[in-house]
Amino acid sequence: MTEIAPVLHLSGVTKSYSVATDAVPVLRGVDLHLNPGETLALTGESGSGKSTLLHIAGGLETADAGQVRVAGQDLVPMTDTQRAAIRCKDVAVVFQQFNLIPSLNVADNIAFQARLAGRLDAQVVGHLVAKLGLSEQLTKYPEALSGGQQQRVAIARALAARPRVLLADEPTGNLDEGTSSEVLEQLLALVADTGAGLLLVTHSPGIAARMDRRLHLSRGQVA
Ligand SMILES: Nc1ncnc2c1ncn2[C@@H]1O[C@H](COP(=O)(O)OP(=O)(O)OP(=O)(O)O)[C@@H](O)[C@H]1O
Repeated sequence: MTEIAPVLHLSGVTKSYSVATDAVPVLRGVDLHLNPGETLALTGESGSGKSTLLHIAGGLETADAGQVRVAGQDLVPMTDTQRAAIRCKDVAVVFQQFNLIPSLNVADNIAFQARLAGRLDAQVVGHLVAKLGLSEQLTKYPEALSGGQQQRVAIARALAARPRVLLADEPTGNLDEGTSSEVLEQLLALVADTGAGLLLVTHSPGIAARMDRRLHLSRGQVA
């Protein structure tokens, strides 16, 4: 049997923040892997380091030690420029606060990362727009959208770039319960279509239960 290569593989990842003169450890040797097409929930108490771990996995922050392999490439020894290229091409992030670009309309927001990655494909975008029910919104600007619509645009933007790894930091945390479950189901269906691996940070046991696997971060380690 051939072994599946994980799209994301962290091993022995450590990270401390300097506070005044002290180094405060947040991650103390984190190991995790995520296979293509797999969905993984990351839970943990507030301040346990979930966002830090997600940012390290996405190359937005650097680990102090260990390996962070995205699609087989270790981000840790890379220069900022090399890491930025991986971030653009292989990883996409969906944040709780949507983070759309206010000066771009919906169509241009959706195309943004795919364009940067040199991978804009009208058919892929058309599929995402249809599945997320965004066809009436394409010429609107983010300020004219509801929270649920903004998060659907952020999901379309992330997946239009056809990333190997999708990282989501409480992606439905700013939405009401009904909208949250609709957006979550749309996200999961689209992730299944693309074969990307999804690492999703959540405080919600119900959302964690919808993922294939769950990891809990506590005292700097996952189990
Ligand atoms: N840039 C920074 N400088 C100093 N300390 C930081 C920095 N970023 C995070 N921390 C600290 O690291 C710890 C982990 O933060 P992180 O945001 O990763 O936790 P979290 O589990 O995502 O929390 P929450 O569930 O509340 O969002 C916290 O104690 C936080 O104060």
